[in-house]
This record gives sequence, structure tokens and C-alpha cells, in this order.
Amino acid sequence: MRWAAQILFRSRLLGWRPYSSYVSQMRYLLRLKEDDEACQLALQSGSFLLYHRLAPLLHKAEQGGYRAAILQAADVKGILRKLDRDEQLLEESFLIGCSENQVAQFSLDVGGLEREAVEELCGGVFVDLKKAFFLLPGQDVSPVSRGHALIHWHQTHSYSSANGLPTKRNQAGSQRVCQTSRITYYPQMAPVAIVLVTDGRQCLLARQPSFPRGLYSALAGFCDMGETVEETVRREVAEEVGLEVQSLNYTGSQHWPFPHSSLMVACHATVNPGSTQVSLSGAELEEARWFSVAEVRGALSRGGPPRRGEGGNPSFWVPPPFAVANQLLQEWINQQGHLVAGF
Ligand SMILES: NC(=O)C1=CN([C@@H]2O[C@H](COP(=O)(O)OP(=O)(O)OC[C@H]3O[C@@H](n4cnc5c(N)ncnc54)[C@H](O)[C@@H]3O)[C@@H](O)[C@H]2O)C=CC1
Ligand SMILES: [Mg+2]
Repeated sequence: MRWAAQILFRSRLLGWRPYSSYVSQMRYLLRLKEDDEACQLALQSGSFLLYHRLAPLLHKAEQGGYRAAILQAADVKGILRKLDRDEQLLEESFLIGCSENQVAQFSLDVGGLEREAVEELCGGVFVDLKKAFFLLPGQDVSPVSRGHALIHWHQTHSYSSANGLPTKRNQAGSQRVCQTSRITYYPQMAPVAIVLVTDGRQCLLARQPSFPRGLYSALAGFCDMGETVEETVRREVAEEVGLEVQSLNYTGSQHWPFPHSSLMVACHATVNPGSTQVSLSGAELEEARWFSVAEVRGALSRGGPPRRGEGGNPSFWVPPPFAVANQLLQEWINQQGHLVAGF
């Protein structure tokens, strides 16, 4: 212990602080958000996710499937030079994170450039975000979704909502300031509660008319102003299916870029097994049904949407693993397994 204390003491004398790499990463990101010059410098050695009118750039992975295309600053500059564009376009990027070794990561929409020309130079393809979600592995979904959300927020907040005058971004893109009133605007997310309702034996899933055929998901709804997540869950379940929640517990959350930028807060809830009669209201849901453990287990093991020519039951599938609704279903199935094992 003594030598460890001595190292700590000496490192403090030398000005080196024994932060974990996570703390260093987060402190570095904070500095880039607060210091425009540091962020401008970081752009020169950063890595970039490109978008074309909000469609992310993907490339074919060696082992099959697709990955998010990650370009280095020099690659992006090279593309801009070849397309006769000013390298300053790089400064229109938004900071979305940094790697463990403090390489800053940015998203950049090159919607002003010719789509096919960029695709050819990068050896990739711009794909609509919804479609991209089904093509990408789980670890790529979060940065791609974050980059998309930030670009979209900036594209729709160029003017102050208080006086209609232009707003100016900071270099990181973590805020915009109205140059006249000095009001600061920050990127926003709308909180949404998503809930898997069970009666102890079955779980309740629903369909909106806009869902692809056979897709059922957990109930979800935007939080009203001033509501807690618990109040939103109780209200949405009452509104949408006419049931009263008895108990609920939080399990996780997810950023979701649709319809714009939502923070999905996921909960499990129970209803009284004696009061499970569903009554739909309004036009939002076209159907809500109770599903057994076996049915859900089957849908989870079949994976995402049924592909043409594939077996399985196309009349019932659930959101794919990148969606928090899928996590709720996995957790419920695991819990049922434990209940059976412990019986
Ligand atoms: N990641 C996941 O696993 C899942 C995500 N979702 C997402 O949850 C979100 C909410 O679910 P819904 O049942 O559609 O919500 P909802 O039940 O609150 O109904 C949507 C309606 O709420 C109103 N609304 C209130 N505040 C709004 C806001 N800030 N933005 C947009 N509309 C607002 C609009 O009239 C809209 O038509 C959807 O965007 C959907 O994409 C839904 C299921 C699964
Ligand atoms: Mg809803």
C-alpha cells in the first residue's frame, strides 16, 4: 500500500491526476464543448460520420452486412478537394463523442454535395436512417442516431423562437445563441415512456396503423408537461387500452431519433389479472393483444421483420434488438424463465 500511496503522491506533485480513462474522456469532451478553439483543433484530427440530407453513410463490412462508415479528417478534406469544395465545410460538423484515446468524433451533413460523387469517393452508400437501423450492428446504431439527431436539431433551429432572428452555433454544436437577445438554445429531446404491461402470465403488445404488417410493440407515449414518468405510464395505459396499472418499475432508457429526438424511458408494469379486458380509444392503435411467453419467445428468436421466402409466422414479429421495446420483451422472457425454474 505504501508504494501505491507514494506513486499517487508523486503523480500529484507532477500534476498528473490518476483519472480513469472514462473521466479523462468526459473531461476532454466537456472542454471541446466549452472551448471553440480546442474544438476547431480537434476537428483537424477527428473522425467523421457523414450524412447526406440526414441519410447516414454506410459501407459493406468485410464479414458481411453493413457498418457505419467512419472517415478521418484527412479523408473528408480529400473528398472536399476532389469535389472542388472549401475545406472549411469541416467546421459545419457537430461533436458527438470521443474515443478512449481522445480522438473527437463528429457528424457532418454533406447534403450540399452531389450524393453519388461522395458515395463513389468513399466507397459507401447513403441510406435512409430507418432502413440503416435494420442494416447496422447494435454498436453503430447509437452514434449514427446521435449524429442524425444533432444535425436535424441544428437544421431546424437556425432562428430564435423568441424573436425570429438568426442563432449562431458554438463550434461543438452543443448550443445555439441568438445574437440579439443572447438567449441560449440547447439540443432537445422529448421524453417518452415505453411500457411492457403484463398480467403475470401474458404481456400486452399493440399495433399502430402505420406499423409494417405483423409488427407489435410495447405501449408508448410522450410525457405531458409537468408529468413524472410514472404518471405518463399510468395515463398512457389508461388512455390507449383502458387498463389501470397496479405497479411499475424502471428498467432502462434509449435515445430514439424518431419522430425527431426522443428519450425513451422503459418500464415494466403489471395490471390486475382479473381486469385485463382491453378497450381501445381514438385512432392511434388499431389493435392491442395479449401474447403468451411462447409466442413472444418465438418472435424474439425469429428476429426482425420476416424476409421474403423465409419461414416463420409473418403475422407476428417484434421490434429488433436495437429498439428498447425488444429489451423489455427479452427481460420479461428471462424473468418468466426464472419463475418457472424457481417454481
Ligand atoms: N425504441 C422503441 O423500442 C420504440 C419507440 N417508439 C417511439 O415512441 C414514440 C412515441 O410513441 P407514440 O405511441 O407515437 O406516442 P403517443 O402515444 O404519445 O402518441 C403520439 C401523439 O402524441 C402527440 N405528441 C405529444 N407530444 C409530442 C411530441 N413531443 N412529439 C411528437 N408527438 C407528440 C402527437 O399528437 C402524436 O401524434 C414514437 O416516436 C415511436 O417511434 C415506440 C415504440 C417502440
Ligand atoms: Mg402511444
